[in-house]
Amino acid sequence: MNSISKFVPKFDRELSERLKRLENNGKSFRVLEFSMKVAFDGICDMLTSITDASTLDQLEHDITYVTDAMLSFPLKIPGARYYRGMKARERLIETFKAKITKRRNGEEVSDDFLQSMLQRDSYPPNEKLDDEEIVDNLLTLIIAGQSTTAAAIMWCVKFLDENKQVQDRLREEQLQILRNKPAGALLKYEDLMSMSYGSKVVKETLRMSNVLLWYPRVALDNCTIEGYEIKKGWNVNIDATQIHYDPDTYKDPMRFNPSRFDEMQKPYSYIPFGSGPRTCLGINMAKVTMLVFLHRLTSGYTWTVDDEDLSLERKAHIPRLQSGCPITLTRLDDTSITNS
Ligand code: HEM
Repeated sequence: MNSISKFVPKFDRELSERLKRLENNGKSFRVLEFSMKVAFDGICDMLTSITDASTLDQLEHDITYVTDAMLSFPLKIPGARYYRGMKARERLIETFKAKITKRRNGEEVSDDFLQSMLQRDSYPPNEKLDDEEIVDNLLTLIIAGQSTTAAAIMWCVKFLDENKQVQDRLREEQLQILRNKPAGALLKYEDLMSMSYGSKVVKETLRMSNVLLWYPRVALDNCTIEGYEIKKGWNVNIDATQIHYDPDTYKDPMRFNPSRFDEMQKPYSYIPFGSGPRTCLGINMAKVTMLVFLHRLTSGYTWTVDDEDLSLERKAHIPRLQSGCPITLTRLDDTSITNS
């Protein structure tokens, strides 16, 4: 069984329990905060099998310091954001190195991404990864994966709230999947294959939310594109927003319409994960996380958005609602679940 297949039921169980706790609590909660936590814990589990709640909290705390520092002035003075980020990075490195040592000493074994990097110990010297490289890979994946996936989930909830017909159609698809499984069964990877409308909801969310607004490239040679001369060495920013909102490609581009993906897109007209050799490494993980989330949310609950303010966070590198999209959950009644 590959790691994504193992991830699906584990993530589903964890998510179901957390949603149930929020439902029982009955209070409004910020989807962004919630999705940051579930995305973080999910990625850490997949990469390192860390599931201990207090370790995860500490790691997430430190990752937040590191990501904050990435947008700050590089002042190495105690109290400065940059300095705090550097200190947090040192603690993260220490925690991950301790884990690597345990694995190398055989005190701990797990079938995860970290273990697959350690298996390279038996490779020729130039293909092995040293501790620094392993830790760097872990930090890169966690940082690249958490806030992107979490923001996408938040936008999905918001778009579905604004588009009740889409929400109803999605719920019906997800309830059908629930009805075809024994009561209380967890999702399997194969179940995601039946989420054809869900996948289009995910695609449309990523088109409209533009989690990464643009990404940079360097021209390797002189070239001319549509009459524009680009010189070797120039920095070129690929503007995903312009591409995703181009009315020639996407009719009525401001409308949240997952069904537009019934048709094939022109090459390079859909690039939420980039394209080419530097394409996002977490595409599958991101899509799977979003689909499982949508399944549990729509097949178990309806919700109200408790703050309609559309202001975006300032100083964030990813577009996110300042409100964090607070919602209150209401459990679907059993008849909606069992009726086919
Ligand atoms: C909805 C969620 C996500 C979105 C929208 C997203 C988007 C992107 C984009 C646009 C790039 C740049 C691609 C390019 O330059 O062509 C990228 C790179 C990357 N992403 Fe993601 N990503 C998401 C989730 C994840 C997850 C879950 C992981 C890992 C767990 C991840 C790991 C990476 C890594 C490592 C890179 C750098 C790849 C490289 O430079 O070779 N991403 N992502």
